[in-house]
Amino acid sequence: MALIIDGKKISAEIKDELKEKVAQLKTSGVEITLAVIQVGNDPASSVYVGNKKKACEYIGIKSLAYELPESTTQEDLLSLIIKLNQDVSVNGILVQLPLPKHIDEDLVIKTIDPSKDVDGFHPQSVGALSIGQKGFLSCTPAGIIQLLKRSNISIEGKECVIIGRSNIVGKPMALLMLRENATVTICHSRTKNLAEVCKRADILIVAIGKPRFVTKEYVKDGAVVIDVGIHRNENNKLCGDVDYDDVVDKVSAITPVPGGVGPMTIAMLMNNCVESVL
Ligand SMILES: Nc1nc(=O)c2c([nH]1)NC[C@@H]1CN(c3ccc(C(=O)N[C@@H](CCC(=O)O)C(=O)O)cc3)C=[N+]21
Repeated sequence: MALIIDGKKISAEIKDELKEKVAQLKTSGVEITLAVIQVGNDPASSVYVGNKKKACEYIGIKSLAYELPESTTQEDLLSLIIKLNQDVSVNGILVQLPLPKHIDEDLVIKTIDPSKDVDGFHPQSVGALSIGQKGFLSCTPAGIIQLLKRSNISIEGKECVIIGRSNIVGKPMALLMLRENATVTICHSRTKNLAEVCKRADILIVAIGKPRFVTKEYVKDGAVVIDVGIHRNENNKLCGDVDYDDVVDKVSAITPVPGGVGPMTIAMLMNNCVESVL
């Protein structure tokens, strides 16, 4: 029987730990404020941003919501970020991605003060991670490490295969697994014999962005499978990048969608907000 890794439960534990820390900080006069900027009203983004606000409320972090119209100019967005950078009462700044096409995402991310980069997307944060220095960690990969550790799944010496090389998941995930002493392989759209490579994995992390792409042909017996994907079908039902029903009997542990990686991303964002004042 496979272990179904309960991201909802583990994220709730982390949020409770953080809630306690935030209460302690409050008694010594420290308050935490997160600014969340959403441009446009993509429904999926609105759900995620809503979940972030709820988590802030639960933990005792003040959240400032900036809901800007789709037509917002790059200049106006950058001015807002600069204003929030200078505002000493703001500890963290999050710009929900993706942004409308007329806005340069890299420039927006680069403009956020690295000391307020609670998403861990700034080149300075990514650079620090790659050379083992202190900095904010990208939330989804950091959440996956927590899922594994809190499920007593050891990482050291394991064969870890990651499908996807994005700046916000695949690449930082590889760096974090390397830091935990795994042997790491990153696969992508030009990888040859993808299924064969994935079958080597003790820990398979899937962030490919295609619904139910990974089937049992990609999975070694007893592997741990982490599903980063999130897709909505016509009936608004959620599924991941992994064909869960197809692989579940073959794995030793697996994350469901929903209730796996998604809630952990938010818990780690909250963790970064707390770290921003420490
Ligand atoms: N600047 C920025 N930072 C992000 O961290 C960021 C982003 N942009 N853009 C989009 C992705 C995606 N992401 C998720 C957050 C929560 C859930 C989540 O709560 N998922 C729930 C279900 C939510 C639902 O009902 O749709 C679950 O999997 O159980 C999912 C995905 C954060 N991202």
